[in-house]
Amino acid sequence: MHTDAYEINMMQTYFEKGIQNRRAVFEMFFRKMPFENGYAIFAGLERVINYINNLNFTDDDIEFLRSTGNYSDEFLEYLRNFSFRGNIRSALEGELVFNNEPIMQIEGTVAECQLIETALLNMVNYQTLIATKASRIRMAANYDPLLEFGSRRAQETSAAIWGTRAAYIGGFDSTSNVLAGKKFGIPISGTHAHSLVELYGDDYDAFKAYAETHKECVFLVDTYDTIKSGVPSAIKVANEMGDKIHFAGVRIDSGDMAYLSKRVREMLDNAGYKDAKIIASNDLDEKTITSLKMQDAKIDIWGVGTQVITAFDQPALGAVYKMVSVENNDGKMIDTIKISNNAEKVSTPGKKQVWRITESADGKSEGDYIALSDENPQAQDSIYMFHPQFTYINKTITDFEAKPLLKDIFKNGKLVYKQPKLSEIKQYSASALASLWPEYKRELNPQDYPVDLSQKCWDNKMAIIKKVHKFIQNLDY
Ligand SMILES: Nc1ncnc2c1ncn2[C@@H]1O[C@H](COP(=O)(O)OP(=O)(O)OP(=O)(O)O)[C@@H](O)[C@H]1O
Ligand SMILES: O=P(O)(O)OC[C@H]1O[C@H](OP(=O)(O)OP(=O)(O)O)[C@H](O)[C@@H]1O
Ligand SMILES: O=C(O)c1cccnc1
Repeated sequence: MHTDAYEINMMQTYFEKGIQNRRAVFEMFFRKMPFENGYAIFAGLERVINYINNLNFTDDDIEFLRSTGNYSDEFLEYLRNFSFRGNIRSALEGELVFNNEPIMQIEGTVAECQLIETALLNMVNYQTLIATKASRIRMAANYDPLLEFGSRRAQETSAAIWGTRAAYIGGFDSTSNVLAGKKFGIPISGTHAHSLVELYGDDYDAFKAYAETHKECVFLVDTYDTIKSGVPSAIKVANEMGDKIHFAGVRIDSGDMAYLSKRVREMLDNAGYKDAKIIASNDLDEKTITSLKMQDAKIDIWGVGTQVITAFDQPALGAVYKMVSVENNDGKMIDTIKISNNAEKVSTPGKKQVWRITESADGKSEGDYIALSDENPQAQDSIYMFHPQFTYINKTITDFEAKPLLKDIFKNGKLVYKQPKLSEIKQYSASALASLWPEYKRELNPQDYPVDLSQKCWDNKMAIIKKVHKFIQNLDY
């Protein structure tokens, strides 16, 4: 039921016209890189798997649909017996993906492909966006620990839970969300809020109470005055408690964090707490972190909430789901296209595979090569790669490896893919990024990563565009 009504409306048309079981192939892709980043990190597959495994209509659902008055009894009976029996191929979570390439492919009856569009886009669009934002923040933070603090600012519960998982894949080290920790095994971490200090009315009393009730202590030092009251109180409590606590550090949540962190570092060092860390939080993102690093701020650990969990500077990834092939009246698969006056919006027909081409010598990425599914670049001695619009930009690669991006997830409705552990997904993502040239990874104005079509795929697209133009010219309305 987590679908748009128009999907069910179309299913009813297919059902009543007796074509609901025609085979179809749909592919998901996005047209623009999020945040103008040079790459995106794919996420959302786990939730898609859960969704497909549990996809059915309950008696309640059927009654609700009946109550709308829009659907026939026969069609509702068909829905009552519905389950997904198709194939899904997908990029794996943590994988690098780029604009204008299929990141998921659904093959099945036209009715089942249609039904799942909304949910799949919903899950992949959000989680891929957050994983990518997290990766940008990870780049800025370099190797410093990154704590995810976003739950209170997320767009409701699911976004907090699945967003933190995506942020973890993209490079965060822990979450403040306890449920996400329990559900996914993400390490949880937490300090304390200003309310603790406000309750006691005094930094020293609050820190002392916290220290008497916790072994691991990070004190939030900016409630009244970081330099005059917060840090001296933290040091006093640490001195008094000695080995009874581990004085892990302090958190600063307001003010000029370059200036404050330098002063606080001096104070901690002079008091003999060279290992105590400085944690910063307060609306941080990749830009403020980069700026603070340029100012030589003495910040060891970054707490980031709002900006990562809401993907603040870009609220949506525009992935779309397009039909690329469908069975005709004679049982033959026919490639389909969506043409638009806007050149960027013309889809690429045919069932395809994306091949990640790397140079054998150094394992670095050369680009992605989209080929029709009956092509096998692995069996070729060389690959001719050309820009799909500016075809004079081209290169021939001979010493290469070609790895398929879309992997089998469901076959005939059965899950055939075993999800790795979340920690392995995260690790995989980091190693995938290591094989990407730095030109594609810089925060500002990265190079466009090549996403090219095979000659056969390109010729197929051009032939179908011509055919559609001819069809339109011959219309006599
Ligand atoms: N030295 C700095 N260079 C760049 N950005 C900074 C620096 N210090 C703080 N910031 C960032 O500037 C923004 C505003 O900081 P400021 O402390 O004025 O926030 P605020 O929200 O007004 O404070 P409060 O949280 O007390 O209401 C925050 O995003 C913060 O992370
Ligand atoms: O700024 P973000 O990146 O979103 O990180 C989360 C914020 O949430 C908390 O502030 P909040 O004002 O909600 O509570 P607190 O200051 O009382 O802890 C925390 O102190 C951070 O500033
Ligand atoms: O643990 C923290 O310091 C924390 C958690 C959530 C939001 N802000 C801060």
